[in-house]
Amino acid sequence: MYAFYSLLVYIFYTVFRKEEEEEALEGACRDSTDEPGPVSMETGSRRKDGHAPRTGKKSCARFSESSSCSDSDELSDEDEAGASDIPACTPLAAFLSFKQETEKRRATPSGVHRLVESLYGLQGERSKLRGELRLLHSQLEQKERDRHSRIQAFQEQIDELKSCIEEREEELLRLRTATGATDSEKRVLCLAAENESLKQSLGVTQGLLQQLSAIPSQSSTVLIKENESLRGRVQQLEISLQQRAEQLSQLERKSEQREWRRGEELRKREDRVRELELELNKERGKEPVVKYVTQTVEVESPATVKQLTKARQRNEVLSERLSGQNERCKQLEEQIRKSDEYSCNLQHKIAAYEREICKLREELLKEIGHLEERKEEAVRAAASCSAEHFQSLQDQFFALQKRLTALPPTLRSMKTDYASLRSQVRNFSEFYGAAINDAKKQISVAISEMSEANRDLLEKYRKEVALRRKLHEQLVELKNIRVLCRVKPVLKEDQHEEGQSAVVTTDPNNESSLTVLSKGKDRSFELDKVFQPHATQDEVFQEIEPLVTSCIDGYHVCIFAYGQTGSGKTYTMEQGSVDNPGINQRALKHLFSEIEERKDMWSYTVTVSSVEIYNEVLDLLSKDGEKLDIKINPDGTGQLHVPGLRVIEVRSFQHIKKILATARRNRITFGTQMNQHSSRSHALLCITVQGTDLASGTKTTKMNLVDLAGSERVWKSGAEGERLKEAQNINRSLLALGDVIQALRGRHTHIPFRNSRLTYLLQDSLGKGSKTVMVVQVSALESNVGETLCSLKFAQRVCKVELGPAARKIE
Ligand SMILES: Nc1ncnc2c1ncn2[C@@H]1O[C@H](COP(=O)(O)OP(=O)(O)OP(=O)(O)O)[C@@H](O)[C@H]1O
Repeated sequence: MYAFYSLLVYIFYTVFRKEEEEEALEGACRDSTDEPGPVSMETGSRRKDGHAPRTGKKSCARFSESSSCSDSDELSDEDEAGASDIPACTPLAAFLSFKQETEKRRATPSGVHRLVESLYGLQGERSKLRGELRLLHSQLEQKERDRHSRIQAFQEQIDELKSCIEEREEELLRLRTATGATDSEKRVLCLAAENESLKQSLGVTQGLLQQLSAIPSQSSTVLIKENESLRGRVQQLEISLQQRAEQLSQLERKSEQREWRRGEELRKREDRVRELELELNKERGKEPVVKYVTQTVEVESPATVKQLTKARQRNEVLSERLSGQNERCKQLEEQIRKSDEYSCNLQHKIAAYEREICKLREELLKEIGHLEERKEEAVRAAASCSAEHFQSLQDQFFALQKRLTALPPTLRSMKTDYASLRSQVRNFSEFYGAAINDAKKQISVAISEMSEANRDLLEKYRKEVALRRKLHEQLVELKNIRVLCRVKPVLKEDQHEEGQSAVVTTDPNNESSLTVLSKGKDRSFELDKVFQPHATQDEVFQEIEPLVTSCIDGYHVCIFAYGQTGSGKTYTMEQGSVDNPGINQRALKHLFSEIEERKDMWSYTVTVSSVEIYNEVLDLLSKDGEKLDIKINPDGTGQLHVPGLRVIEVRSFQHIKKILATARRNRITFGTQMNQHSSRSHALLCITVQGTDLASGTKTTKMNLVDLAGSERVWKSGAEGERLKEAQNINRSLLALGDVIQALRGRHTHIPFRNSRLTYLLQDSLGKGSKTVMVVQVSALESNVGETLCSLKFAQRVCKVELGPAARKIE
């Protein structure tokens, strides 16, 4: 019977157990893929809903659930090993003890009934255990969730910490890259820069103070104001310095607080990590409850051995997962350790920065102290300087005050002076008017006196001029030959030759003398008139003009130019330029103007002939240069005449210009070494003026204007052949002229006029009763000094000739 009941129980248990195994296997498969907690719970609930009355099933489910619960607990290898050593703790031992208890009961008289009761008791216990297991399972799930959430939170905290550290690092990096320093360093640098600017402004202030001390003569008020402003500036600088120091201390406090907070956070995090570790350890220490459950389940049935193996397998899977979790925990711990190290490094860095900041702060404080000292020194120096300056200004001010006190009497006297001056100024216009009137009167008196005196002087001058003219005329009448000397200026074309320095000097204060430097000696010559080298044609003609007038008045006149070749004879007699003509043109112009003036009383006839004496006598006005001869006029007057000579009556000055141009064209000229256009002949312009007056009758006068040929020496002119013959003829005629002059000078009874055609033709002009002017042309050049001396000697001889008083030729 007992065996029968046991068999029934076994069958009953096996049938129900199969279902439990299937469900457990399904749960294990689900556990291997899904989360164990929720699946077990789901399985449990299904069982609850669908199979609650079947207690056998419930005990199996309890066992499986206890096994599944053990996967969340930390069941280790230690449990497996302990199962063989400690039989009480293994399912096999439980099964054996259960068997022993069954055999004991088998010996008792209650039999199957007790067994059934115990079975029901066991079922109750199982359900109880199952409830406990479910509870534990839910607790374990909850703890697992908590652990997960804590790990997540911890992970988040670590992430936060990391991100915070990264942020700090980034900020640090940014600050370093931006300014090369941390915030504090940046502030320190800013402060250093501000200190620099303060130093500079202090230096500027010192400079200003020095300038101030270097300027002693400014007004005291301005300096006081400047002093005040400087003091104010120094105070401002001090205040700003204090502000900077306060800012620095605030920053330091802030950085300290920040550091403290950071330390606090770190400490908290460490505490938190420690707490979490403790909790984890605690959770590990809760294994015995599960072991107990396992033992309890083992008692139920030997059939659970298989389940136990399966459960072990599952345990292995779970332990692997646990080891994975452990690995993960270790990794997390490693991460925590690293983050600890990192935070430790950061702390070190922060400490280093702190030390640096402290150092910089000390340096800054030192610098500020130095600046303070310097500032105080500067302020003291400025103050002492300004005090000295102020003292000196005060002294000046007192001195000025003294002077001001001394000023009023002077001011009073000045006021009185000013008042008197003012009254004088008021009366000044009256004084001024009266004075002007007086001055006007005096001036008018003086002017009238002056004009009176001027009139007298003018009268005297006129008388003097008249007397001079009279005397001159008397002299000319007595002497009747005047010698004028014209010095040719040194021209540009003469300057490029050697020996072209001027040796002839004239005296501007003495118009009748000139000096020639010859062989180192000065030789002076006295003549009637000496023209300066720069004398104009007009000036020369002014000396000739009276003679031309004399011609109209009834005197024979002869004007001839003498001198070496190229000395300016033709220039003086004939040509200058178109606007600057020579004596010939000017004389005729003057003649016609005089005739015009006298036309009311006199009627004049002017005839002109031109003769060239070139070996023979030639008519310059005939076309082919007719050869002529000089003869005595057969009218019995004894005057000379040239038969066949063309005589042209001229009515106007324009007419005579054409005649002169024709004569000039026909004159023979050749180039010599001395003159490019040397006149190789004596040219005579013979003007006959016949005036008729009813009262005094008719008067016929002659005016010979002679341009002699050059008096150069033959060797010097380089003449050969025909030119030599010319030169010889020229020299012969000039020699004859000299002889005539010599005879006249010596008052010889015989004057050799007929020795040459020249002297023969000039006989009328050079003879007694004529008026003659000789213009001696000389060169100033050193190369011509010999010729110049010869010409001047001749001129001086002529100067001593007296032709006797001139006589009018009135018929
Ligand atoms: N006073 C003067 N001012 C300027 N030039 C002068 C003067 N006198 C003479 N000459 C110049 O000197 C040169 C020679 O002068 P000019 O022909 O009159 O000499 P000359 O004595 O007549 O010579 P010759 O006997 O050979 O005919 C001319 O070119 C003339 O223009």
